[in-house]
Amino acid sequence: MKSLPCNPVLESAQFVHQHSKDVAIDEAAVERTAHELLRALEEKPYSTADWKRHPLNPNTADDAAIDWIFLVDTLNFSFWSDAGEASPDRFAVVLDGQRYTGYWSLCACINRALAEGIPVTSAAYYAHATDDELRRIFRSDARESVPMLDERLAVMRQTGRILLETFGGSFSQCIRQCQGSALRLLALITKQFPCYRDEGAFMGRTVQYFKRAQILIADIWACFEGQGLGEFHDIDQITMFADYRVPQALVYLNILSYSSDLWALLQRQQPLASGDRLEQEIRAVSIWAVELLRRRMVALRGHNTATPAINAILLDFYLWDYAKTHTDALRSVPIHRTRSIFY
Ligand SMILES: Nc1nc2c(c(CN[C@H]3C=C[C@H](O)[C@@H]3O)cn2[C@@H]2O[C@H](COP(=O)(O)O)[C@@H](O)[C@H]2O)c(=O)[nH]1
Repeated sequence: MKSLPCNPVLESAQFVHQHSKDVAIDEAAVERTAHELLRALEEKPYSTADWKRHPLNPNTADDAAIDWIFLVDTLNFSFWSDAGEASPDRFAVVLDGQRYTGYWSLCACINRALAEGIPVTSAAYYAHATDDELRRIFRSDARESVPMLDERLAVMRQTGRILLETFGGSFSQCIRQCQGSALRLLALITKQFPCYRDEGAFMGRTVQYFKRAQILIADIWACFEGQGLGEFHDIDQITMFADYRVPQALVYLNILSYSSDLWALLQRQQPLASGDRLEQEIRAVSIWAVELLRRRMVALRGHNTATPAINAILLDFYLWDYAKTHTDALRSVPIHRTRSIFY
């Protein structure tokens, strides 16, 4: 089956990068990081097999895992805390004696509900559960509540009902309709599920980011290790996922540079509205920077099978995990603070 021509997210990223005023890419740092990452990947290969090693991720590749991934990526947004990254008050979930914050606190909420016998990953449940039932799933083990709780309930209901009414209640059916094409699945997700339609208006053009739609595809591909329902012949067309964590790592690695005005704004923790030009430049130029890094690493790797195959997904997962395991080092780089259901 012919795949779609190209990923609209990559075209959008290139367009915004061409007109970006406050965010730039340092080509020398891209070159340096390409070499460094290739060496790191030769020493410690990073592949889809790493996905199931995260303790909170499913460790099976079946329909239950698909349902889990679909619900988590429907809710995979806005975990940064008003109280501050290091605040003891920030939203947290304790599960099996471990305290989770950020993205992992979401996974802990879902796994805690499942452990309590609540079928939370079933669309038949979350499309019709009461406010009290859903609020209890996100209860906090700290002073702060989960950010954007009302929006989370709304997207669960909206998405659950669409899945029930149009796709028989399972995201596996959406995957099966796309003949193994990631770009067809990306188009289906962003057409059928409004909360995944992550777009912006930039210089009179509609630009696509599609962060949660792309990471949904990536998580399924990684969980299934590219087999069965996770097999996509065009998976390498998926781009980096424009969140608020990977840009922080890219700035730390000097690949991204911010204007002094933007740097000052972020350092005083000034919020950026969703759709603000600065927010879009950070997100889009991050996507383009990872694309340049990917192209360079693919070229340098050549046909050397000693390093695993490179694509934007694995680079993104690697950079995100790097940011999460180097929080002290990255503390000098401020994240941008945008409340959004898109990332
Ligand atoms: N670009 C990118 N963004 C990602 C992820 C993930 C989770 N993926 C992991 C799970 C399996 C894979 O192997 C990955 O290790 C979450 N996020 C975003 O980060 C933000 C949360 O940050 P913090 O508040 O610090 O936890 C929020 O916008 C969330 O949407 C990723 O991988 N890439």
